[in-house]
Amino acid sequence: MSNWRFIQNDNKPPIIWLIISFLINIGIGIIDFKLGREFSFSIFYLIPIILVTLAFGRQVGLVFCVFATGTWFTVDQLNNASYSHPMIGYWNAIMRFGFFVMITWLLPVLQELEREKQISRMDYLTGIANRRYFFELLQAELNRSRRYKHVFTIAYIDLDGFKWVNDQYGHLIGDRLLCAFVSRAKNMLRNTDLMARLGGDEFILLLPEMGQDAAKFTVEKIQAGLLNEMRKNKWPVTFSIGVLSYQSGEISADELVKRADKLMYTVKNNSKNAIAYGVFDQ
Ligand SMILES: Nc1nc2c(ncn2[C@@H]2O[C@H](COP(=O)(O)OP(=O)(O)OP(=O)(O)O)[C@@H](O)[C@H]2O)c(=O)[nH]1
Repeated sequence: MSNWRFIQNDNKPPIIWLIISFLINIGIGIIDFKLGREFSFSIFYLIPIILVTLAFGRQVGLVFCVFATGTWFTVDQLNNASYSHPMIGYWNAIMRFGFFVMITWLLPVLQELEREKQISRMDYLTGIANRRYFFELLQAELNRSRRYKHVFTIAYIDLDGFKWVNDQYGHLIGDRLLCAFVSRAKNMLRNTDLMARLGGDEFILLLPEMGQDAAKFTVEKIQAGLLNEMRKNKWPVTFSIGVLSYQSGEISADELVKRADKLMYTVKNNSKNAIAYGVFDQ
């Protein structure tokens, strides 16, 4: 599930990165000096600047802009730069500094945009895909399956008795239950499967390349694992599951999910804690 897993890494990068980046800057300066004046090499000074900006942020990036410009200017002078006007060397250094600063300024903006994009696709509590992102991915899977005549399965899972846990033990325990549920389910899925939260205590699995027979085996295994997780924590929660396998034909992602939801409700309205299966094949 690597492409759908949202990783938030709050670890501070080790200080050794600063030293390495500084040494890279010096190394680039030495190569630049050896190559002489005729080879333009200044773009490579961006390497340590980008590294430290991504790792430590804009302020450290700006310090490295000064290092890089200073190194470039020194190399330029050591290479006996002779310009038609003595100020041209300084002007070139200022231009390079401006270019480095622009990159240092832009990188965190791009990082922030990427982070916001990830957040808009993820469920705040469990970290898995949210409803909106799930529908995007399901539509893509549907297009792919129609085009290449592949099968896939979706499993709509609704928790039974979740409200009781909330009422009895409080929302914090309810949240913990939801996280334990997601973590256990994810451990039983393949890398290529997707798990998403549709809202509240409703979740959905997308199992690509899985027809009805294989889905039966897999979903039963997942259900058993999840029930085991609930028992282990003494939470009286079970699962009503609607499993719909797509074989072929025209249908929208929305309609597919509606049908899986309907299957789930046939279970909910009867015994609960069971699985209902269906196939879409036209
Ligand atoms: N702790 C917690 N509770 C939530 C969250 N989102 C929704 N809920 C609660 O989940 C419960 C869902 O209600 P129901 O589906 O009726 O509860 P249920 O007991 O599972 O009902 P059945 O599906 O009929 O068995 C409600 O009490 C919501 O307040 C959340 O993020 N955290």
